[in-house]
Amino acid sequence: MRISVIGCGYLGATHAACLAELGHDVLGVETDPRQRALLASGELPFHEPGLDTLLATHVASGRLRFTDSLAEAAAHADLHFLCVGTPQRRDGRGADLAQVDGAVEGLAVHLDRPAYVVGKSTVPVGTAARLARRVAELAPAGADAELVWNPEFLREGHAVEDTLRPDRVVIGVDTHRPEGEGLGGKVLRELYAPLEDAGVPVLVTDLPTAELVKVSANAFLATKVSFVNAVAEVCDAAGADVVALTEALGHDVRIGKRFLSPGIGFGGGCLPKDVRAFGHRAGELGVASMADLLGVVDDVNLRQRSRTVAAATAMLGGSVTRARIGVWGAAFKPGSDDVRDSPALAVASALQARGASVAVYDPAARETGRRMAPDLDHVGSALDAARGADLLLHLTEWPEFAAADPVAVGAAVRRPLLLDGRTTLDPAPWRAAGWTVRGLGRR
Ligand SMILES: NC(=O)c1ccc[n+]([C@@H]2O[C@H](COP(=O)([O-])OP(=O)(O)OC[C@H]3O[C@@H](n4cnc5c(N)ncnc54)[C@H](O)[C@@H]3O)[C@@H](O)[C@H]2O)c1
Ligand SMILES: O=c1ccn([C@@H]2O[C@H](COP(=O)(O)OP(=O)(O)O[C@H]3O[C@H](CO)[C@@H](O)[C@H](O)[C@H]3O)[C@@H](O)[C@H]2O)c(=O)[nH]1
Repeated sequence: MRISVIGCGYLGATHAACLAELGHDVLGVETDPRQRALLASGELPFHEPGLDTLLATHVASGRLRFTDSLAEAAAHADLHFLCVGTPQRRDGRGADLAQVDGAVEGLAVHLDRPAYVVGKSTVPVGTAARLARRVAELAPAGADAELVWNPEFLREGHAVEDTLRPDRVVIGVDTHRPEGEGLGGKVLRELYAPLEDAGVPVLVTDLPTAELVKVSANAFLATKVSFVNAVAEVCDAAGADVVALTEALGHDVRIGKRFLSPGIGFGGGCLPKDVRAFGHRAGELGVASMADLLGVVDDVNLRQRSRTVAAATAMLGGSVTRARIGVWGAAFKPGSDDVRDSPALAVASALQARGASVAVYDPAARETGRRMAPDLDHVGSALDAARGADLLLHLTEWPEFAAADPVAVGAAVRRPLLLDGRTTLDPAPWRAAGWTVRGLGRR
């Protein structure tokens, strides 16, 4: 099929390259000139395992091209995926839909034959129905320009495998169309037929249900993380060990082991903003239960950052002023160079603001980290971060850190104090090498 993908950031670049991999002729639309130029030359502007090769291969084959023109997109294809950003509003109240509105309106005026606009961005419930009306109003093709919603569940660091082998595909269709459900659902089912044939469940819902599946999934994941972090705080108060506890908890198949890792909390370009936007929207709809629940989830999450700063301060005897602190990790999670709302950088910056001198090392996020937090010293290796440190913080659980030699690192630091903000390092070899090791909720 001829397809356009509008907005080629983390989600759109992945979706465009994976559609090209599935054999489609894809035109990516991206307004950021630097991002577009890199993509058009086959170079990935961010770190995502496996995506660099897919992009380079399909740009070279000509199956994947990029433009800044929505008119060109409308001429190229009848199927348009909307992958623009929905960041948190500056006033913190809900999602900023300016990119979505801009892209939909900019595209719709060029739709002069039957076409399908497929929303993938994460939006507050009710947005899709509003956009469906707007598309039909603005498009020269009128009601033949149809909007469907197909939320995306990929994780950064696993974006390619999550796109090519998702847990499920959700297709929200406009059940209020005069002639019934329209053709959009059918066209998408056809597109996803290879996945469905491979056993991926494809679920067709109405528009608001599709929007809500997405934000409910993220809200549930965030709640799980905040729950375990609240348990970790109880462990601290009661002298229990949260790592041993979660190991035992996770054996219950109803709970499961995944998304049960305690530590400095969730960050990134999705969970924090989506939890806030969903809570805000629930409040607008008068559903206090969800608004209140997600408010607590957010508060518990942010509390992990201040608890980490407090734990670091306590390990240094009550003050971090003039202490040298080495930080391992800047990305919001391993496998990514994304530092949007990164708990690691938030903790590092808070310690520096309290008078410490902080050196940060991240295997992939050195440049993005430097841009986001230019006041920190972004160094080139794990040992460089540790050199001369009074305290070492492990804040993003890259495999490189788990493989580090505690003896060699011990020889680099000034004092062998380790705070494991992800509770994933095995403390035994560190303690054997003379380190004092602490972790939130961990003995
Ligand atoms: N990042 C993820 O892992 C992920 C996963 C699932 C869902 N989502 C959702 O997908 C959406 C995009 O997320 P992202 O992380 O890729 O954001 P992003 O900010 O990295 O990418 C958005 C891109 O859209 C471009 N853009 C904005 N307006 C445009 C327009 N009119 N025409 C063309 N390009 C335009 C921007 O320049 C930017 O490059 C969000 O709603 C997000 O919540 C993201
Ligand atoms: O047990 C855990 C699991 C995760 N995290 C943290 O939670 C955050 C989010 O992790 P993850 O969900 O793996 O990353 P994302 O790439 O942001 O993916 C989430 O957000 C995407 C955008 O909406 C969705 O598509 C995905 O399904 C959803 O998992 C990161 O800071 C992790 O360190 C924990 O603290 N403990």
